[in-house]
Amino acid sequence: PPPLGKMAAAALANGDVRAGGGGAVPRPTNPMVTPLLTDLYQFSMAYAYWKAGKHLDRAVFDLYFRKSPFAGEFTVFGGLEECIRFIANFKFKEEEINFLRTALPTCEDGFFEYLSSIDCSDVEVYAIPEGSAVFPKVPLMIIEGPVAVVQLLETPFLSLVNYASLVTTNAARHRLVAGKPKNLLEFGLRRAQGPDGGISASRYSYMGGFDATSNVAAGRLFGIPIRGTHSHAFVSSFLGLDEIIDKALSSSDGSNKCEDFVSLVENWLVKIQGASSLRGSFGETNQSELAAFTSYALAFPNSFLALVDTYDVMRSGVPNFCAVALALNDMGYKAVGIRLDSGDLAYLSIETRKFFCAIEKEFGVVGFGKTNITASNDLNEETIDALNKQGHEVDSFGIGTYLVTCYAQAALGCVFKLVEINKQPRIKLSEDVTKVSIPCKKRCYRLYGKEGYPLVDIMTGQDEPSPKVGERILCRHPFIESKRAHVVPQHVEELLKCYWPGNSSVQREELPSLNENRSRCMRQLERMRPDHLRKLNPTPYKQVSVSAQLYDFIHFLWLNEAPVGELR
Ligand SMILES: Nc1ncnc2c1ncn2[C@@H]1O[C@H](COP(=O)(O)OP(=O)(O)OP(=O)(O)O)[C@@H](O)[C@H]1O
Ligand SMILES: O=P(O)(O)OC[C@H]1O[C@H](OP(=O)(O)OP(=O)(O)O)[C@H](O)[C@@H]1O
Ligand SMILES: O=C(O)c1cccnc1
Ligand SMILES: [Mg+2]
Repeated sequence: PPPLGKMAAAALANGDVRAGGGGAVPRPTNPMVTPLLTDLYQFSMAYAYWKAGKHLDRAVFDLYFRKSPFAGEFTVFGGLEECIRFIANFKFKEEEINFLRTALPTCEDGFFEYLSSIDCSDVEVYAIPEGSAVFPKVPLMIIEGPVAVVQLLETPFLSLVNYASLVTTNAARHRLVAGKPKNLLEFGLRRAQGPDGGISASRYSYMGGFDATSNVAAGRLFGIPIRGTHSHAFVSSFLGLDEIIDKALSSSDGSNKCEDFVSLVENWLVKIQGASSLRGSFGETNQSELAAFTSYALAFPNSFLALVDTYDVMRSGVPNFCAVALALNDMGYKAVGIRLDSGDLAYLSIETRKFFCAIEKEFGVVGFGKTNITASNDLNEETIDALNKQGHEVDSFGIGTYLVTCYAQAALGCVFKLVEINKQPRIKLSEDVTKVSIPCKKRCYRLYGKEGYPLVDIMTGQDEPSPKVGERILCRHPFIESKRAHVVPQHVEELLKCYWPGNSSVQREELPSLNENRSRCMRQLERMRPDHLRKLNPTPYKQVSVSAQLYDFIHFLWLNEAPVGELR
């Protein structure tokens, strides 16, 4: 058998696996992902295939989408690992078969015996690596196997790929607009479409380029860094400084102890109030907020970060934060920063930065001016873009609702279409030419140009020779006769790899780790021509091409299948 992936080996050590057809792969992350997680019509078709004696016919399906989301010109592919986990563990339980008997009462017993016997050991799955930049009409996955079995996979595969790819793409778009140096935190669990939406959002946002999540379960499941601040409730729960009982704080190196850290904070607040460069910018600050910050610093002296907008950012939150941060500094600790969660984030971040720089200068605390400013509150691509245009001083963005709900586009329309059965290519015709499926089991390549950018993706028949570096190849639009170009690739990348070989002798590709997928996503987007990635009116990546041979075949089949009209 092929070598186990790192992930599979780790899961084996946890005892969390079943043997699949060609190695061991962990179960799907979500236990709701079972063979019943499909549409009824898949079972209805499976029965009708079985009844017709066609269930073992060897079918090939393509999984692809027709248009990139968010009015963009790129998509990032996510969800592959979960598809492989699903088929590796695909087996009906007795209770599931019993339920199906009640759901399909007219089906013969033999069908349920057949269902009890199936797994995916004779299914083959070829896919583009997870985290890759992908484009319309190119199969993200090619699934080959007995038609009845592969039919049952349609809905779960689409369910595992559609949202995963959509939210990965959304995250990647937020990364592109925020810029590489910014820290992006996913805060969406409370607003996501239920627990599975939340977990998936955290996982795929990380893959798309976020740095961390507030979702603790996702941190445990996937090893994503977990980060967070505190909420307004913590600030408003304090009434005053006399609530703080244990006021002592040891210095960071343990060499001395301050018995009354509260007084140290109060002294600093007086000094800040008297500072010449800050004079007049604020008067009395809110003392219950000061109590909350002081308490939080006593709990987390090494990682103090305060939410400063509960009462008044510039007149209370920021000065109070600075008093606590300077007291911590006396004790050898470096405060992390503040979070802004309302108001004009551009203006407030700039004013806060000025305040921090004034403190650095006034009190000679080196580096204080660079204290972190985190912003949150209904952020999305547009607001971050607006902040960039206005100028701002935000270092980290906490993003929830718009990211995880994919507010700007509800779904990615991935589809699953039959392209070949028993080696016979099949086509699905449509009045709308963009919906005509591209027949045949295909191979797909990305051709790169002189400047290192990808130029075009091309599909060929399975048995055609692959495009070669330095050799001219004709790339044809699949449907428009006049659209064609010669390409001399400087680099050729075969897009689909075998992730589940079934009974074939092809070597199985290892499933990379989440971090590897994340790096792939970043690398691939860095390699794209920037005008394909820009937000406003991006240049479309060239529509996927087909080889001359595949072009001829598509049109032969099209004419063959389309009835000739008759005018009377
Ligand atoms: N400088 C800015 N430019 C553009 N959009 C901004 C800017 N600052 C903040 N925003 C966005 O404007 C919206 C402001 O939200 P909203 O009108 O609810 O006000 P708020 O500041 O949250 O007030 P509240 O105190 O009621 O919470 C948010 O989506 C926020 O991300
Ligand atoms: O704004 P999002 O992008 O969804 O990011 C997550 C939000 O969740 C928290 O708000 P909370 O649940 O306390 O509610 P509120 O800010 O709406 O009052 C946090 O303060 C953010 O504002
Ligand atoms: O840690 C935070 O600041 C946080 C977490 C979730 C949602 N909003 C904020
Ligand atoms: Mg909010």
